[in-house]
Amino acid sequence: MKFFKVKTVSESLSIIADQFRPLRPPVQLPIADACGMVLAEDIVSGEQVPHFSRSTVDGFAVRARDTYGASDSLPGFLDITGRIEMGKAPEQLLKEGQAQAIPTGGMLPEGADSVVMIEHVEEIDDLLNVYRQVAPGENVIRAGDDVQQGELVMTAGHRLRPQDLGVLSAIGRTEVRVFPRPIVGILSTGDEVVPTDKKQLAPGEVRDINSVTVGATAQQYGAKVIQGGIVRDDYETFAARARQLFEEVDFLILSGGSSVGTRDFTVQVMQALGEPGVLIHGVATKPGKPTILAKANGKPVMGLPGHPVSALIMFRLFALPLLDKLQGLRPCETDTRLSAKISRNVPSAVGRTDYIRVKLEERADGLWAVPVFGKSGLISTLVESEGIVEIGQNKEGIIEGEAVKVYMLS
Ligand SMILES: Nc1nc2c(c(=O)[nH]1)N[C@H]1C(S)=C(S)[C@@H](COP(=O)(O)OP(=O)(O)OC[C@H]3O[C@@H](n4cnc5c(N)ncnc54)[C@H](O)[C@@H]3O)O[C@H]1N2
Ligand code: MOO
Repeated sequence: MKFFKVKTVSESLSIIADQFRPLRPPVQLPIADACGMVLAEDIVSGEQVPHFSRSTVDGFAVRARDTYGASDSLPGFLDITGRIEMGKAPEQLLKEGQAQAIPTGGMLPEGADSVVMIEHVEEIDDLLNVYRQVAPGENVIRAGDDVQQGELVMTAGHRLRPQDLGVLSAIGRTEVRVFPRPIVGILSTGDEVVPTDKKQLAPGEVRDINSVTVGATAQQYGAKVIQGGIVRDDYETFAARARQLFEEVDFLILSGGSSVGTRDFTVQVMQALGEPGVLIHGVATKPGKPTILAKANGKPVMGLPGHPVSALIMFRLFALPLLDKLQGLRPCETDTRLSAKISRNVPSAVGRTDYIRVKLEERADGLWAVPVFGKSGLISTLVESEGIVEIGQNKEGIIEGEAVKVYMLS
């Protein structure tokens, strides 16, 4: 088999950005089921939140100017004319020289513009001694302070977080239109790869790591996962199982058999799934060079290298942006990098992007990224690591103390 012509990371990422989009139409879901999903509509509030001005403390609703100059030695005197109840509109408006008792969250009476805290007053029958002056708006949330009527609160392409659901609830939105979760299918290949539950391994066998790591990551990033199991290195069986799973999913992942060995059928299987076929066969990275990406009838198909560290790093690098595209997510929402300094020199080759596993150390002078070295077949090196540092293809390496960005491994 002829050796592949590799693409750079940025070429590969632009292919992903250009070639793929959401495959299925948006669905309407109750907000409680929408956390982690991507909005397919802009959200404009039909109401103001809160819809009434309310107190943020227990105290007395007043007109701020009636308290001016009040102090411990020279208290102001106001008439207590009412007591506001929680969840009810005040019965009377507030006039000059008056105060009304108000609980935290209570509705401000018309005429009042601020609240004096209970700690700063003394009640003597219907007379209130005020020992502290307040400014207009003090201890008050005004109607519409949180959300204005007609305000654009979120736009399509945003992944819903718990706080976003909070705003939707506050404005009375019970349902939202979101992109359906993409369905990712995973098929592992290799005569030596056996299921996790095999107790006694025969010589040469390894338990399947990639289906588990890739499946869990896909789920973390909003996908539903169908595990296709393990297929042997036999073209007919592999092609048939891949075709079957491909029909059920939006995105097919094939693990292993992506390199150039004579029994590595992945690229042929991918090519046979549909047009236009293989877009990327090999990327200029270390690890992960034998990564393949195809497009078949609009759906992505990715061939990951068998070595578990390479498979997971390549999945994160290319399949996560792809999953984002399939969910309609805006690109800027995926960046979760931390700044740190590298703890030692790390050499690299020009023309290739290197991905270095690192753990983080908080030192007196800031955050340091400490490289975790080891072959890409050693999954435990990723357990030890907190993130990945990229060494760009134009660099010969990074020097101790150099500022780096760390892509966090969640
Ligand atoms: N002559 C060359 N040989 C290799 C090259 C090369 O450029 N020239 N590239 C190497 C690199 S880099 C990688 S990465 C691997 C990728 O090979 P494949 O994608 O074909 O993967 P396999 O050969 O099937 O497996 C590699 C390794 O990983 C183990 N493996 C496979 N699947 C799993 C799994 N699901 N869970 C756990 N471990 C798995 C497998 O047993 C092998 O040990 O090719 C190099 N060779
Ligand atoms: O590039 Mo391979 O993916 O080192 O193990």
